Formats: sequence, C-alpha cells, structure tokens
Amino acid sequence: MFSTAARALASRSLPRAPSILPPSRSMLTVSRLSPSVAELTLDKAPANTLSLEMALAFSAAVSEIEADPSVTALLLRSSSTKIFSAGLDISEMSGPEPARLADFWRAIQGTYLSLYSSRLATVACIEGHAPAGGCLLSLMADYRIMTGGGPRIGLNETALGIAAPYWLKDMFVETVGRRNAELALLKGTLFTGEEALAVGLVDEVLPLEEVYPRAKEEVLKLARIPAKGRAETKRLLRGAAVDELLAGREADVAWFTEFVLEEGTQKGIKAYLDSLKKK
Ligand SMILES: CC/C=C\C/C=C\C/C=C\C/C=C/C(=O)SCCNC(=O)CCNC(=O)[C@H](O)C(C)(C)COP(=O)(O)OP(=O)(O)OC[C@H]1O[C@@H](n2cnc3c(N)ncnc32)[C@H](O)[C@@H]1OP(=O)(O)O
Repeated sequence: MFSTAARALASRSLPRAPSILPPSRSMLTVSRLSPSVAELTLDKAPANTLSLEMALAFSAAVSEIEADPSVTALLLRSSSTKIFSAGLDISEMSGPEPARLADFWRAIQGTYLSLYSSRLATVACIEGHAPAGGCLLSLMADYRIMTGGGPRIGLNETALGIAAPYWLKDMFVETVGRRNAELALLKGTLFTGEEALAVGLVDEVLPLEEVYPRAKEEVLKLARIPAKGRAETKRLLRGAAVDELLAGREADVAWFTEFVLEEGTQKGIKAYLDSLKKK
C-alpha cells in the first residue's frame, strides 16, 4: 500500500548474501479462511522464536499473501496455544558472526515493514505468551484478541538489560499512550490479558477456547470493509513511521549490532539464554 519506491527500497535492503538460506516455509503455514481471508500460522517449535530464517519466511509469506489481489484480510496466529511467539531468537545474538547479526536485524526490520505497512486488514489471535518480539508481531496487526488469565504480553526488554528499538517503542506508544508506555517500558512489564486490555495493548480478552473463533469472526468482518479506503487510512496512520525506518534502516542496524556485540551485553545474553535452557 505504500509507494512503489518505498517498497522497492524495502525489498532492496533485505539480506541477499549467498550465505543466507532461502526463506523456509516449514516454519509457517498459510491457508484460506475464505476466498478473501488468509491465515498465517507461526509453526516453529518450541517457541516460535524469530530467527533470521523465520523472520525472512514471515516477510516473504506476508508479501506473497498481499500480492494476491483477491485477499483483503489476514489472521495471524500460532500453532501452539501456549506460546504465540517468545520473541527474537536469543541464540542469534549470543556469540554472533557480525555479518549474520546485521542480516538478522534487517530481517526483523523486514517483519515490521511487511506487516505494519500491509494493505490488508489484520487480526492477531494471541492464545499464548507474546513477550518482546512476540508482542512486536501482534502490535503490527490492526486488532488483537488475547487469552485471559495465564499468558503474558508486553515489551520486557528493559528487564533483560536491553532496549526496544525506536520504531517498536513508537508503535507501543501509539497503541497504549505515552504514560502507559513509559511505565511499562521502564519496568519491562509483561501484562496478563486483562491488564493488557486495561491499557489498550489488546482489544479483547476471552477464555482460550473462544479466542480463535472470535478472531476468525472479526477478520471475516474486517475483510468486508472497502479495501481501498482502509488501505489509504492505514497509510495515513502508519506511513510516516514506516518511511522513517526505511530512511534510517542502516543506522538502526548499526545501533543494534553495536549494542549486541558489546562485551557486557554478550555476558547478559549468554546468562539469559542459559537461564532459559536450565528452566
Ligand atoms: C537479548 C537481546 C539483546 C539485544 C537486543 C537489542 C535490541 C532488540 C530489542 C528488542 C526487540 C525484541 C527483543 C526480544 O524479543 S528478546 C527475546 C525476549 N523473549 C523472552 O524474554 C522470552 C523468553 N522465553 C520465555 O520467557 C518462555 O520461554 C515463555 C514464557 C515464552 C514460554 O515458557 P515455557 O515454559 O512454556 O517454555 P520454555 O521451556 O521456557 O521454552 C521452550 C524452549 O524454547 C526456548 N526459548 C524460549 N524463548 C526463547 C527465545 N526468545 N530465544 C531462544 N530460545 C527460546 C527455551 O530455551 C526452551 O528451549 P529448550 O529448553 O531447548 O526446550
């Protein structure tokens, strides 16, 4: 839906190095809920983490769905009801090879550029946990429906000793408002569904068994809204944020790689990864 030039710039900046594996579709499945509604299911056990390959596969799948003019809406979900996505694959950032680390971040930027700027009506069906990069995936959708009670969602980067990039922080601020965002980002809060609803991070909270049926109902409803007006409205709402990242993409890559490669960050990442594995 954004300008052809912006699109071309976005795709030209995606990793093209021969060392990068082609996007694998085994981590994702794409199906149809109706002739005009696609369903994209994250299916990378055990936690739907965003590795380089997963991030590339995600953007490629969104672009392919968008390229079909008969599709007007997209439902994003996970094959697991326990974990929507555990966020960035931390092993990508532990002792990384710098060129791959830079490609990894370009691919993460690419997930944002593909879905946040999509002409499609998008609904995130969040049945399980969605911390950090998992929250990022859901924030890019137009509407979020989450399970109440158990799973958590939010940007917990600060609690991990890191910071969310400005474009993720901005999307969070746009969604929950400045003060709620400051409180949550500075503490690294992970919200229950009910708490997330109270700050506007999600739009509906339901018992697990009702989340997917309701998400389907909503996406089928959104698919009926006239596509052109909706796409232009999304461009007016989100175009400036997307263009800002497109213009400063490599500076953002430099920020991320420098931060991750620092000795202190590396120690923290290794300790966190070990703690996850020992759980
Ligand atoms: C550290 C980054 C450094 C610098 C980055 C700088 C800027 C970028 C900033 C922001 C963008 C976003 C960042 C992120 O997304 S960082 C990742 C944040 N994610 C988390 O903190 C979640 C970690 N996971 C969990 O808390 C739990 O797994 C969860 C509650 C989601 C589910 O719990 P459950 O008990 O059901 O499963 P587990 O046994 O814990 O996990 C299963 C399996 O998966 C592995 N796992 C989980 N999460 C990750 C991950 N994010 N990366 C890699 N691996 C992960 C876990 O170790 C288990 O593996 P195994 O023991 O081998 O089965």
